[in-house]
Amino acid sequence: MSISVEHLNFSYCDRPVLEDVSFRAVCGEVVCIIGPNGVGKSTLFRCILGIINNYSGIAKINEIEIKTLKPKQLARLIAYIPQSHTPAFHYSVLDMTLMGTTAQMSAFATPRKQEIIVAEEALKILDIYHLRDRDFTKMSGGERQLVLIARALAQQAKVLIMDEPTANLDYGNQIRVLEQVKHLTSKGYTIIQSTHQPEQALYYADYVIALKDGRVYAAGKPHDVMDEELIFNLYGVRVKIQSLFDDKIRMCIPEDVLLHR
Ligand SMILES: Nc1ncnc2c1ncn2[C@@H]1O[C@H](COP(=O)(O)OP(=O)(O)OP(=O)(O)O)[C@@H](O)[C@H]1O
Repeated sequence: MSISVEHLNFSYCDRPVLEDVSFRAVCGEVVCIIGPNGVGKSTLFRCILGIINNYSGIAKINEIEIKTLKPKQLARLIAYIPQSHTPAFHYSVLDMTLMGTTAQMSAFATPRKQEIIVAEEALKILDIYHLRDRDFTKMSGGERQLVLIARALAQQAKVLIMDEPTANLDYGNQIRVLEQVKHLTSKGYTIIQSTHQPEQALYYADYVIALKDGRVYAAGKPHDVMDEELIFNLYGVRVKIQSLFDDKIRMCIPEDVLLHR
């Protein structure tokens, strides 16, 4: 599955937020959207998810214009994973995951054996099947985030949109969630995610789109576009980018931190 956005412009009332945004995400890729707070990352996701429709330009999934698809058709193609949250009700992990299967069900139908198999399979893929009967509200942030990803997998859509999937997670859970996300690309998923951590883009992205002032400021492979100048121009912070392990990995270290050493 591919997502392509062509010359997309969007304003909230008269205030332009996204201007002439174009990019393409293809099967098997993690595409990271980076950029400062308020630059329009979530707004771009809302356009791709069909929540916002009054933009100009084109957003397509597999060459079909997203605006032309009904919500249920779109839900079979694209799943959204929000930042981890705690729902008001005490759903079990399996019940939360089953909610993803409704995209494939007819109206008023209740989950049957087939849906339960799909939900359980999603939990197995993410290695959290053992949590199946646990109360979702009583889990750690990292476990909850994996359940939200399982819910998206149960939706059986091959494009996953993730808004800061590791926000509020501790270091261990960030790595576990991102490793699982990366692993999904080998299963044919297309993943578009936002992040506030340049390292996450350097470690995990196949392609990076840097937004600044509502426009695509830079785009390309992380090692090609994520340099010290880019980080300064996006975030106003001077950094040193360090190459490690024969340049397989690059790290981003703020200069101010080095000054204190
Ligand atoms: N419903 C809305 N009505 C009016 N303005 C909005 C609305 N939602 C967001 N905005 C504004 O649009 C701009 C882009 O917001 P958006 O949430 O897309 O940014 P973001 O890059 O996701 O930010 P963050 O990194 O802080 O999550 C911001 O200036 C925000 O205040």
